[in-house]
Amino acid sequence: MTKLSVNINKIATLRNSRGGDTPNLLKVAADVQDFGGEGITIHPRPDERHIRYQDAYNLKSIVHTEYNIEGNPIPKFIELVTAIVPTQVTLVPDSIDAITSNAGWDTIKNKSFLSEVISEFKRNGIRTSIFVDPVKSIIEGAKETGADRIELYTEDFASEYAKGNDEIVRSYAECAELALDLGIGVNAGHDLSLENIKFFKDNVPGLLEVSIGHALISESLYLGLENVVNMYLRKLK
Ligand SMILES: CC(=O)[C@@H](O)[C@H](O)COP(=O)(O)O
Ligand SMILES: NCC(=O)COP(=O)(O)O
Repeated sequence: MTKLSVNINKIATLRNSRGGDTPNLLKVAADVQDFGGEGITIHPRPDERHIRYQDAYNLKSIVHTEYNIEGNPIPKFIELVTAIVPTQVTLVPDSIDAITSNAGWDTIKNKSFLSEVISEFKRNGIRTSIFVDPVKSIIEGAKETGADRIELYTEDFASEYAKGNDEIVRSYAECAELALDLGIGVNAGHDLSLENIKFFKDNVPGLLEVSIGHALISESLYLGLENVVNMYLRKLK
C-alpha cells in the first residue's frame, strides 16, 4: 500500500498571486484529507513565494493524516520543523534560487552534516527522509546518516517515461530493493502524475509514500474545468 501525500504548494502560489485568501490553503488541506488523501506535503522555501512559514504552523491543527514538511535544513527551517513536529521531515538540498527541486543529496560528501541534522530531528520525534537520486552509493550513504527513509527524486523517471523509455524505472527499482535490504523506507516524488504513477508503483518495490503536487493540481484544474464553465453558463442564462 502506497500512501498519497498531496503537496499543496501550488495552492499557496495561486493564493499569493492575488494577495488575498483565495483559495484558502487550510480548507484545501482539510478537503484533500476528506477526499481520502493520506498526507499533506508542503515545501516552504526561504523566499516564502508559495508556502509561508506561518502556513506551516497553521496547518498543524488541520492535518490529521501524515504531515510532511520538505526543505533545505537551514537554521530557520530546522527551527520551524522542530517547533511544529510534523510526522516527517524530508531534507532537500535546494539552492536558494532554485525554481523547483533539481537534485538529490550527495549523502557521502554531506554525511556529517546530514547525520547531525537527522539526529536533531529524531531527538524531537520526527521521522526523517532524504531526497536522493537513484544511485546505489548514495542510498548506502543515506543509511550511514541514520535517515529513516529516502525520497527517490523522480524527475528523470517522469521525463524519460514520457518519451517512452520504460527502462528508466530499473535504477529506481534497484535502489528501492537496496534500501529495503538496508532497512530504510522508500518514498518518491517530483513530477509524478496520473500518466506515470501506476507504472512507477507497479515497478518499484516497497514504495511507502508518494508526494505529488504540480501534476495533481494541474490535473484537478483540467478535470474540473468543464464542470465549472458549465456552472457559470447556467448562472448567466
Ligand atoms: C522535493 C520535491 O520534489 C518537491 O517538494 C518540489 O520541489 C516541490 O517544490 P515546488 O512546489 O517549490 O516546485
Ligand atoms: N516531494 C515531491 C513533492 O512534494 C511534489 O513534487 P511535484 O509533484 O510538485 O513535482
